[in-house]
Amino acid sequence: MNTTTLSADGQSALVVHHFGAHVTSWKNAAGREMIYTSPTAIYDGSKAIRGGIPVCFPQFAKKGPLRQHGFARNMIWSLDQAFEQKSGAAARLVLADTDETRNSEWPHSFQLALIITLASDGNSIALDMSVTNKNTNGEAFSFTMALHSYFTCDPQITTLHGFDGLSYEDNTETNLASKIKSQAGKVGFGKEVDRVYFDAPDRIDLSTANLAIYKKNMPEAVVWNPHVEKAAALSDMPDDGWKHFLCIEPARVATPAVVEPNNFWTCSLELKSVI
Ligand SMILES: O=P(O)(O)OC[C@H]1O[C@H](O)[C@H](O)[C@@H](O)[C@@H]1O
Repeated sequence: MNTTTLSADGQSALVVHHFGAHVTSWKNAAGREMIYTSPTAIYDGSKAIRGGIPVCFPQFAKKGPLRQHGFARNMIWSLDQAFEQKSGAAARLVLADTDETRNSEWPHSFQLALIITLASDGNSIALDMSVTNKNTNGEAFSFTMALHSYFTCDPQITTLHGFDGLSYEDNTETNLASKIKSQAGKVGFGKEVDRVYFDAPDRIDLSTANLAIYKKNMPEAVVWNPHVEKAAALSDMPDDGWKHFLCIEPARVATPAVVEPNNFWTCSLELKSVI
């Protein structure tokens, strides 16, 4: 699989696979791996890479007729540019509609662009995404999405603050009528957690990963850890893989984004390594 590697100060480096425009590694200046990618991830294009930062588009999860998390993470993007700028080293990857997507349940003409930047000090990265409607038939389109980030940390000692009072959809709840809940206090990970938090804060601190997460134009934060049973059921993750990451996924889920022809929509995710 083609990859692009960006490097900056110290031991920092970022690796992005063109398949999915999928970031699979970011080492900060001290050489610490900030992103979790499964050691048994599959890289032959037959499925999305397990871990890293999958781009879920144009559908989050099963919230629509497409395959889980849409098609963008299963397609080969083109490297449009790799460049150095004042703020750091960057790569711009793009994806356009193909016969396959035009024949899907989301038949639109589009261009996705993802600019991935590794800051010159190596201690932060940014993902700036834009979605352009290229339809020539005058049709607007709508989509849901997520930047499904897996962060290296131990969920067993992690709690998330700043979520108290938020309402969320609990996807581990089998009783549909009780899916929407309200967060009381901090979020802990003593069991499987699979939640869509609505109107989540635009800065989320993940202290056990020494990380600050900043999101823009993605109102939701999906928080996921499969815990023992679900991890064992994932063929591309070791049984104890769940002990090594937490997904905090900035997302636009509750209200799909709507883009008129020749217009575009943007969002961004910035990750800062903090001591
Ligand atoms: O296995 P995947 O298709 O990559 O999905 C992994 C996970 O993604 C999100 O976090 C969803 O909320 C989970 O329900 C899902 O299990």
